[in-house]
Amino acid sequence: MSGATEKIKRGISLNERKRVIALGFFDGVHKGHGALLSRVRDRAEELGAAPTAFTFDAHPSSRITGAVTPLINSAADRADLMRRLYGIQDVIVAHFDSMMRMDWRAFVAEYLVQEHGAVHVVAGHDFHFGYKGEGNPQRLEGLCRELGVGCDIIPKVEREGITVSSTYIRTLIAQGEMERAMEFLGHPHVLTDRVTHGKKLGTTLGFPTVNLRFPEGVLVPAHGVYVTRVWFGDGSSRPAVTNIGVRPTVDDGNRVNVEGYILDFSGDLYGQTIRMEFYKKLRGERKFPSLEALRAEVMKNAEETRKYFGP
Ligand SMILES: Cc1cc2nc3c(=O)[nH]c(=O)nc-3n(C[C@H](O)[C@H](O)[C@H](O)COP(=O)(O)O)c2cc1C
Ligand SMILES: Nc1ncnc2c1ncn2[C@@H]1O[C@H](COP(=O)(O)OP(=O)(O)O)[C@@H](O)[C@H]1O
Repeated sequence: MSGATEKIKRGISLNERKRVIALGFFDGVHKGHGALLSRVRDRAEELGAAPTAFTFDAHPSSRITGAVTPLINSAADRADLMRRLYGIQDVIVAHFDSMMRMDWRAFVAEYLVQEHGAVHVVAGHDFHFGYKGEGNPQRLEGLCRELGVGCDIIPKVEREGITVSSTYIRTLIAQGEMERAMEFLGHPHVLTDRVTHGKKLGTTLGFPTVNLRFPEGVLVPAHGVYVTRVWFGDGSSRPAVTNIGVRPTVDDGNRVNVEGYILDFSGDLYGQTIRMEFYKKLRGERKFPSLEALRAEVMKNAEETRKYFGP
């Protein structure tokens, strides 16, 4: 077995289960990914296998071109979306640099089939893999046939004549166009994080806020105020109105804060992990002449948020 394969083996848990494996990076877990992941779930049910996704620890384009691509989601949010929305049980996270050095045939026959028990694989129409990207959908289908492994290649998904893609959705999120992003994602944009301590001004001002952070490498949406919903560990949720930005009224720094005022809620959330969903941008971030003016505007935004979700 190649050195690269050995290295990858150590990073993941191996077991004897039969698997149907989706191949891709899946940033955003958008509707195009959904077509592929739904097929995995259906095939897994037919074959009595575990629905699984294979992904990399680093984004392929950032490794190939050297340009850093800010991602839609953290790896943990990606895995969580795949599980919640499409029933993917296990996510295999492989080391991208090692994968780049592996022969495409070895990737399929040794890595996916022998090591991970693949009985069926599902890939997108443009999936390239292995050394120099020599593996492609046509070669994958041919080799799977030889090995007696099932293979589906999923055509691209379009909406309004636009290909659903992570690249397009990144531009929408960067511009704060959350409603349109939701149409292409098939779900609201999410951020999961642990609640940390802030400056404690919120409670004094009459609107306590949970403080979250976009992890390094994850795209920061356009600064401004958003209609959001916060999900707690027990599966319950509440509307919240959230600012993303540098808070020019109270702060001169350039650290980006994510602060949500949860409607009709009181309680201590410090240290808890919550998931925030972004629905709509209400306004840009502004420097207010006084804290009272800021407070009045936040209360107005809270009412707009309440209306958005209806009675
Ligand atoms: C819905 C909402 C909108 C906000 N809008 C602005 C804004 O436009 N400009 C600004 O400087 N700060 C804004 N803030 C940030 C507040 O200044 C900040 O939440 C408050 O000072 C509390 O800070 P703390 O959590 O560190 O105690 C907003 C906060 C919320 C919750
Ligand atoms: N309605 C609410 N929305 C957000 N956080 C709340 C709410 N009620 C209570 N909290 C708690 O209050 C904390 C925020 O208080 P705040 O005075 O803004 O302090 P901080 O500056 O540390 O965020 C939150 O982390 C949470 O534990």
